Amino acid sequence: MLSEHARTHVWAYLGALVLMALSGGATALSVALLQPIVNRMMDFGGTGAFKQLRFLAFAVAALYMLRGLATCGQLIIMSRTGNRIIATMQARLFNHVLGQPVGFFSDRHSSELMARLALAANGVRDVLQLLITSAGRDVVTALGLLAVMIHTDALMALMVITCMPIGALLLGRVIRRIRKAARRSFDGSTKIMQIMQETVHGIRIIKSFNLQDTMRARMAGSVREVEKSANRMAVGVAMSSPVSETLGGLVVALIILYGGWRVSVAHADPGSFFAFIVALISAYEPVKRLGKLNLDLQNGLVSARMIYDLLDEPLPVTENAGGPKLVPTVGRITLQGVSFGYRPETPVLDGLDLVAEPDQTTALVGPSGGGKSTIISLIQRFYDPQGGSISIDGTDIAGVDVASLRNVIAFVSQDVFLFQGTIRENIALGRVGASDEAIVAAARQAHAHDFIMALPSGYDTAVGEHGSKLSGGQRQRLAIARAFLKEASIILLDEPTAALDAESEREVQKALEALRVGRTTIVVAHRLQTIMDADRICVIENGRAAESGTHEELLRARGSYHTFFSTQFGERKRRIA
Ligand SMILES: Nc1ncnc2c1ncn2[C@@H]1O[C@H](COP(=O)(O)OP(=O)(O)OP(=O)(O)O)[C@@H](O)[C@H]1O
Repeated sequence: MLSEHARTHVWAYLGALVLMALSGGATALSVALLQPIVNRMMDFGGTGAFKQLRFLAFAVAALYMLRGLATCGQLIIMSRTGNRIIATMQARLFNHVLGQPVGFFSDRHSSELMARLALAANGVRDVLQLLITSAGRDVVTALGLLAVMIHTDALMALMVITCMPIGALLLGRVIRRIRKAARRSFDGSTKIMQIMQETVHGIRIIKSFNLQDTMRARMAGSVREVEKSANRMAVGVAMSSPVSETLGGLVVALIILYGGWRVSVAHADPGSFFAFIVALISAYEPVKRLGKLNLDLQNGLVSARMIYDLLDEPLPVTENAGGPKLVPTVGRITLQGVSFGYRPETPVLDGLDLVAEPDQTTALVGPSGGGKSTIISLIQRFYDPQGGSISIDGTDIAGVDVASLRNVIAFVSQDVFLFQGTIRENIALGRVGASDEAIVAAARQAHAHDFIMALPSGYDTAVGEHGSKLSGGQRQRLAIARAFLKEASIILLDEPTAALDAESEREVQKALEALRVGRTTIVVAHRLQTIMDADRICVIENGRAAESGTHEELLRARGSYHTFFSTQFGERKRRIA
C-alpha cells in the first residue's frame, strides 16, 4: 500500500510533510521563546527589556500565524490526496472485479463486494493519512519540543524520556482487542447491506410468506453485532486514556517537584523551568497520539486488508486479450468430448458431443440440473471445460480472444437483466454507439415497438430496478431487441421456465422466430412450442447428449426423448394428437 500510493503521491506527501514540519517547528520555537520572555519579565529591566519583550511578543504571534497557514495548506493537500486515493482504489477494485471469471461471482454475495468498494477504500486513505500525519506533524513537533526540553534542562528531559516506553507497553494490550472488534464490525456491516439488498429484491416473497419477523430478527442480530463491536472498539480506545493521563500526570508532578526545587532552592533561572514545563505539556498531545498510532491504525488496516485481499486474487489469464480473433464463417458450433464440473468431485458434463448447425435451431432438453445451461456458459467461455474442446467453424474457442468470441454471440438469458435507465439505453447495450433508427428497427424486429410506444414516455420510459416496471414478456422482448441490435451470428437462448401468458408467449415466440433466421441458435428449451419448432433436438442426460434428431425421429425412436416428452408434456401431447 505504501509503495503504491506513497510513491504515486510522493510530491503531495512531501509538500504536506514540509508544512507539518513548519507547523511543528513553529510550535517548538514559540515554546522556546518563553524562556527569554519569562527571564526578561523577571529582570525588571525597564524600557530596554520591554522593547525586547515587544519584539518577542510579535515573534510569537508571527509563529502562530505561520502554524495556522501551514496547517491549512497541509490539511488541503492531505484531503485532496486522500480523496484521490479513494477514487483510485474504487476504480481499481471495480476493474479487478469486472475482470474476474463468472465463477468468482457465484462464490460471493454482492453486498460483500459492495462493502469492500464502499467502506474499505476509506481504510487505505485513513492508514496513509495517519502514518503521514504522525510522521510529519507529531514526530516533528515532539522532537522539536524534546530538543527544547534537552536544551533547557537535560536531566529533566532524561526523566521524561524514560517514562515513554512504559506507556507504549501498556497500550500494546489494547491493540489486539481493537483489531478483532474492527474485523467483526466490518463483517457485520456487510451483513446489514446483504439483508437490506435481499429485502429490496425479495420484498414480494417476504410479504407473501409473511417473513417480516424473520427479516427483522436477522437485521436486529446484525445491527446488534455491529453495535457490540463498535462498543468494544470504543472501550479499547477509551482504556488508553486513563493509562496515558495517569502516566502524564505523574511525569508533570515529578518535573514540578524537581524543577520547583531547582528554582526556589538552587536558584536556577525561572524562564528555563517555565519553558520546560510548557514544552512538556505541549509535547503531551503529539506523544499521546503517537502512542495510540498503532491503535488508531487497526480499524483502517482491517479495511485496507479487505481491499488488498481481493486485489491480490490473481486475474485469470484465460481471456487471451490481444490473441487471435475469432472470425466465424458459417457459425457451426462443435462440442467434442466436453467434460466439465463446477467442482472436480461432481462432474456435470461427461464427454459430451454436440453439433449445432448454422441456420438451424438446436434445442437442448432433458431433466432439470442435467447441464443444459452449463453448455450455454461453456460456449461463451464463462468457464473452461476440463476435457474435450469447443470450436466454432473449426477454431477452438480456447485459443481465441474472448472478447472476439463474445462479439459473435447474442445471449438471451433465462432471467432477463435490465440495467437502471430507459428502454432506449437498455436496447442500445446490444451495440455500443447504435443509432436511434437502429434501436427502433431492432425493437420492431423483436415485436417490442408497439408496446414501447404505448408507454407514457415511449423509448425514454425508465425500466425501474432490474426492469421491475415491465412485464416478464416485455422484458424478454427488450432482451431480444438487444440481441437483434448486436447482429451476432450465434444466438444462445436460455428459455425462461416461468410460463408467460398466452399472448406474451406468442409475441416472444414471434420475436424469437425472426431472430433465429440465418443464425446458429442453441436454445435451452422448456416450452413445448420451442421444442417442436427446433430443427434438431438434443437430449442432455447424465452429462452426455443421450439422443439427437428431429422431434418426429426422436419420438419414433421411443428412447429417452420419448420418455422425457411423455412425462413433461404427456397431457398436452395427447391433446395435440
Ligand atoms: N455456479 C455453479 N456452481 C456450482 N454448481 C453449479 C453452478 N451452476 C450450476 N451448478 C450445478 O450444475 C448442474 C447443472 O446445472 P445447469 O444449470 O446447467 O442445469 P440445467 O440442465 O440447465 O437445469 P434446468 O433445466 O433446471 O435449468 C446442477 O446440478 C447445478 O446444481
